[in-house]
Amino acid sequence: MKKDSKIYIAGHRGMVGAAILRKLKEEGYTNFVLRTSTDLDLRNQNDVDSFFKLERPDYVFLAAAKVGGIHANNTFRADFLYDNLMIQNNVIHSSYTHKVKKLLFLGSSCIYPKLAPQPLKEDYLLTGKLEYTNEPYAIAKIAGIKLCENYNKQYGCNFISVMPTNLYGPNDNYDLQNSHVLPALLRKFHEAKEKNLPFVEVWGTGTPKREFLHVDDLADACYFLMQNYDGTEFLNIGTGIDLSIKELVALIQKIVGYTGEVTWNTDQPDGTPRKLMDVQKLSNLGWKYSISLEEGIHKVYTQKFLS
Ligand SMILES: NC(=O)C1=CN([C@@H]2O[C@H](COP(=O)(O)OP(=O)(O)OC[C@H]3O[C@@H](n4cnc5c(N)ncnc54)[C@H](OP(=O)(O)O)[C@@H]3O)[C@@H](O)[C@H]2O)C=CC1
Ligand SMILES: C[C@H]1O[C@H](OP(=O)(O)OP(=O)(O)OC[C@H]2O[C@@H](n3cnc4c(=O)[nH]c(N)nc43)[C@H](O)[C@@H]2O)[C@@H](O)[C@@H](O)C1=O
Repeated sequence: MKKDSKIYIAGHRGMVGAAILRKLKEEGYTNFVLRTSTDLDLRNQNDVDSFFKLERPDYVFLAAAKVGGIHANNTFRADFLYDNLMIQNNVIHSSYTHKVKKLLFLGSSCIYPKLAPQPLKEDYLLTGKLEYTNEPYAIAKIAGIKLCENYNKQYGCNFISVMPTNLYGPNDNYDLQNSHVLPALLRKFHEAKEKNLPFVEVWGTGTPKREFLHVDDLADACYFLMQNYDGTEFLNIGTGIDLSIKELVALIQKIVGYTGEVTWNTDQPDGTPRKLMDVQKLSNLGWKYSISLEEGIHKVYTQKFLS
């Protein structure tokens, strides 16, 4: 990407899109095309094509999607499948039609089979049954990978796909029903401390393990790959380190300084037992994360709740 290249960040107000925008501005890029979902509903094929015809971006970061935690995925199953298929199909097809030089598509670690060997290698895709709670979202993401892969094969496009692990950071979603676990726990423990509540309710059994990457590291990886990777294979992005939800609870409780009790609501699903990313391929290309989980949670907690 040249400094004057025209760059479209789909979903620039979201946690990932905003981090990518911050990173590109830090690197000196200035020529951005940005639209909110009110300006441009990416589910609408004609509107998307008219937008690409008008703006003709050189590069696209596809960070727009319907996103949520385990409860949201398991509740709005049709919306997670329909919205994400429509957004992906429209942006990827119009990027081909209007000759975008390169597109980066954001998938997710949920694409892998529920009980795949750990750590998850890219080759494990489509080798087993998916986790029920986020199957619609996972199928949409897998379709996005395959769309990029086959537009590259048939039409000679340069569309790369990346599979990030669970993310956290500025601009995250803190809604207690629809968010992911890390922001939900930060809010629950902070509010319990402020209100001196006797206990905090956490979902599931606490036994599942999760990996977490700060979104600024993800943005750095996306920039690195947009600049240096023209391969045909999709790539995992993560830290290669995971911990149990129980351990995450203890870490967040310590950082927040909450001394009350924790109760476990096992009516809520655990989801995938583990989804640790094998990040060897990305590491071989020369990229590694830099923000540790404890440091990252401290930063996010201070920014969100203490400033
Ligand atoms: N958060 C995580 O833990 C992970 C996220 N990812 C992936 O990263 C990407 C971004 O996720 P994240 O930043 O967390 O999500 P957010 O929910 O923070 O942001 C999603 C963005 O998508 C936009 N959007 C949603 N629907 C539409 C639509 N119909 N038309 C136009 N824009 C739309 C929203 O725009 P607006 O604000 O204008 O309404 C919003 O800015 C997604 O592809 C997600 O699958 C992958 C792994 C983990
Ligand atoms: C990024 C990833 O994110 C989702 O998958 P997930 O990682 O399972 O989602 P999650 O972060 O919501 O939960 C992780 C674990 O945490 C436990 N948990 C405890 N207490 C709370 C709690 O208060 N909120 C939430 N959300 N979870 C809680 C919860 O029971 C589960 O065991 C999908 O979108 C998937 O498609 C995807 O891509």
